[in-house]
Amino acid sequence: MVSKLSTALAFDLGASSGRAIIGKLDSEAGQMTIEEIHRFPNDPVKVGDRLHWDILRLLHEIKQGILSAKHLGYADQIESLAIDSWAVDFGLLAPGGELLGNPYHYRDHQTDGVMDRVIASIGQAKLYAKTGLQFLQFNTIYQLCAIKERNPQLLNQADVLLMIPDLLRYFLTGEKHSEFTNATTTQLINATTHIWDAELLEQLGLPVNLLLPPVPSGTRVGALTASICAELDVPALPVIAVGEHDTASAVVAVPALQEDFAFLSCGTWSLLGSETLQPILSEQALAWNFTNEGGVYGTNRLLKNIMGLWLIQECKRAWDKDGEVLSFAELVKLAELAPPFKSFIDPDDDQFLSPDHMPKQIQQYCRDTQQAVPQTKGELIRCVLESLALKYRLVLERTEQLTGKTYTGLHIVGGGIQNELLCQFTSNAIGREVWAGPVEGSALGNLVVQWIALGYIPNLSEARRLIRNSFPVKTYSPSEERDWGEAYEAFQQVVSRSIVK
Ligand SMILES: Nc1ncnc2c1ncn2[C@@H]1O[C@H](COP(=O)(O)OP(=O)(O)OP(=O)(O)O)[C@@H](O)[C@H]1O
Ligand SMILES: C[C@H](O)[C@H](O)[C@@H](O)C(=O)CO
Repeated sequence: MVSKLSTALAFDLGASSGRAIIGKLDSEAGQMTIEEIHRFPNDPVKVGDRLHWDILRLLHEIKQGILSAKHLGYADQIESLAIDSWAVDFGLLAPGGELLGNPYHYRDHQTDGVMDRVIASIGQAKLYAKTGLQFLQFNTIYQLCAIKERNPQLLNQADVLLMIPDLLRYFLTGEKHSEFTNATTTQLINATTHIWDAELLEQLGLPVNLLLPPVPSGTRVGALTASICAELDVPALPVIAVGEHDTASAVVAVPALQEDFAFLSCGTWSLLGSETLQPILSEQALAWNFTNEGGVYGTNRLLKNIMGLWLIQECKRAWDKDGEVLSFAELVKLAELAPPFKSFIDPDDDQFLSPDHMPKQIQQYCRDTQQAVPQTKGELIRCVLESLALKYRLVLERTEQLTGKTYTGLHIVGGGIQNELLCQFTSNAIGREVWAGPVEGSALGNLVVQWIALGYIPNLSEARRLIRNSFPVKTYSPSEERDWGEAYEAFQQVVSRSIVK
């Protein structure tokens, strides 16, 4: 590595919260540090029946992050900034460049039933062979088809589609670019050619001209506009398109020293899989509904979206509404005290995607599958955590079957590692070590790709080594306390009684 110091700014927008993080690199020492300078909630807004992201609030918070960096004295040190966010959602711009409406939230019900109609018209095997994407009802492809059915004039008025980080970056720089990793989550990028699948778009009657050719992660894509610089009184900071899908950035930050590893990016979603050199488009991958998302620097992410800590977030939201506000840590404590293995859910059952009241939905699931119905908060959270850990085992074993590799343990990154009970349950369920850390996976991945683009770090494996040297990783080993093998069998039986995913 070249001997140099560098400072960069990362904006990482998760589905539940966003943060601005300053990263400082000492490439001679092979060390980096981070400082969180701004954090904000990312609350969706319901308008009538529709659920939207508050995109202008997110832009406002990004500006607050830049201001905060300035107030802390970083404005003249920052060499670049970059944004990553959740996937699949987008904004549409009019020919003059103005945003047409508020971007829809992927949990909006406009896509209910649309995926089945698209599959019926194109064919599931053909769609998978082309795109390699997991069938999820909220993928961009189904959102666009839903808009075409419901509100075609919106599409007719649109000139350009920008995914959420592309859109926010456009607001900052005035430049329109589509970043590759996030583009792949649309289910409209061809997994082999890596460009928009024009045939698929035509067959669906979707306008090909809305989509910009994807640029690779690590491309420099402009600088803050004169108007933003004047508004915030900051220099024209350069902006880089990193792995703008937060999962792409999270996987960059997996501190694995060996080439083959299994990862779990654990936040609102749980994304479990492995990095591969090529997409895996086999019949089995389709049958198990695995996804192949584009990664940075030619990598492929073979993984499965698992419903994740959304289940806990939504239990908490329901209880908060009733005025019984408990922190995540307090809820985990209650789960720890609850009896084990009473009932299981398939976290990925459709009924958990967007229910009105998560605790009641979990109870209903247990009732419908003839299991004991969890009553207390502790019992409900325990049921979710055990079920997630068991689902991780199922998906890890399937990942191994698809890649033909064996993984000695599982790397976990993201906010979910603060849930130590879940990390321990996961180690118990998979019967292997869990290596937990770093917690700010996506922001770190974002920062190191900026430094690769700026020439400070030579490549992805050096970036991972740097992260490994700079942040703690906690090891969990399987405990012998309970029989997780028996629990896994019971879990699989329950899952097979509901809609198997
Ligand atoms: N102190 C804590 N104890 C237990 N769990 C915690 C704690 N703090 C956070 N969590 C868990 O971490 C989750 C948030 O993780 P994170 O901040 O990575 O999510 P996100 O970035 O919004 O999501 P995503 O990147 O998947 O869109 C919360 O839903 C919560 O379950
Ligand atoms: C819809 C989800 O945001 C997406 O599939 C997931 O990969 C993600 O972005 C998790 O943060």
